[in-house]
Amino acid sequence: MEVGFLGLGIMGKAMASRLLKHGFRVTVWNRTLSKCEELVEQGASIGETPALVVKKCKYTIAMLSDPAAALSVVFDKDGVLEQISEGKGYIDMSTVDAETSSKISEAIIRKGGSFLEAPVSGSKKPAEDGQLIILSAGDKALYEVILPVFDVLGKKSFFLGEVGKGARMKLVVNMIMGSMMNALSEGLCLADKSGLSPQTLLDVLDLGACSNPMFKLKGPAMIESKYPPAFPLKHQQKDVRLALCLGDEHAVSMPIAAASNEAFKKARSHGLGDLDFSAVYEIVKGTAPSGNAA
Ligand SMILES: NC(=O)C1=CN([C@@H]2O[C@H](COP(=O)(O)OP(=O)(O)OC[C@H]3O[C@@H](n4cnc5c(N)ncnc54)[C@H](OP(=O)(O)O)[C@@H]3O)[C@@H](O)[C@H]2O)C=CC1
Ligand SMILES: O=CC(=O)O
Repeated sequence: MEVGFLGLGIMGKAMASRLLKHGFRVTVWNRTLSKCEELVEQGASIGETPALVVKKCKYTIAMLSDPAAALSVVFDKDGVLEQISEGKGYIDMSTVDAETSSKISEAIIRKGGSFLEAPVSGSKKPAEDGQLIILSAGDKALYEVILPVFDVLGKKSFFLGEVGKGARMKLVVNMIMGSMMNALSEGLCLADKSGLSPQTLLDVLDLGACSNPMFKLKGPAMIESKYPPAFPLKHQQKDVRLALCLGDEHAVSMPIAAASNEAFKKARSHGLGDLDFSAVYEIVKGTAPSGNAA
């Protein structure tokens, strides 16, 4: 199967690379075209624009930073919409809100194409290892056709129904994740300030009901103030912000998520947006350097 891939950031690069390793023919595009080179070395072809990728491939996947990027790649000049047509499928795996996803879906369908939203849970390492959790919704027939691709990228694929349900599920999950990261940061800080070992706290947490892979993976690096970006903080803040908008729409009060959003926003204002989202710990500790927003 020939697949197009738009967006070679942390996630897109790992996912496109995995498809190549598993025998798919992949045509890639990235806004910063030089980032395609590494994939070309692995056997990918380059499409000069999103439109040219869609022209060449029956199925095109996108993995872009946010709603603005997802819309731009579809609607702008040389975008997906210029070449999408009957028989072609577009699968957007970016984390966006349901409204963005619906706009894209409606435009693709108007041109005769089919659309699936398929945001993922899981980060850089799960993307490299094909262990993502895929939260798809939209065209069921396209879901069934693209399953061999999802089987290479993920450990489990869900089909959740009409467009918007995948986007909303992803935002709810990431809202919870953001609150958990803030809770861990406060716990590590409180342990330290009150004369306890943060590492012993991690050991205790890992043995009890709060044990989870995120604390286990991120905790030790946080203690060392190391935040190599797997999930950039600016994207985590975008997700909490979009989840809070969803809460507004449905009149769901979410004071914990709102507080976590404030901490992530503050981290961005200190220039920590491109670090891993665990860098919010620097804000909780009060040790963040001053910097420019990312
Ligand atoms: N990293 C993670 O752990 C996870 C991320 N996600 C979600 O996946 C998506 C991608 O994340 P990730 O790979 O980490 O992000 P990165 O920031 O590493 O990559 C973002 C990608 O979007 C592109 N992009 C940004 N703005 C535009 C634009 N206006 N037009 C065209 N392309 C644009 C970038 O291009 P360029 O290279 O030119 O900047 C790059 O290819 C996000 O929605 C994120 O929330 C989901 C699960 C896990
Ligand atoms: O969206 C981020 C993730 O880890 O999932």
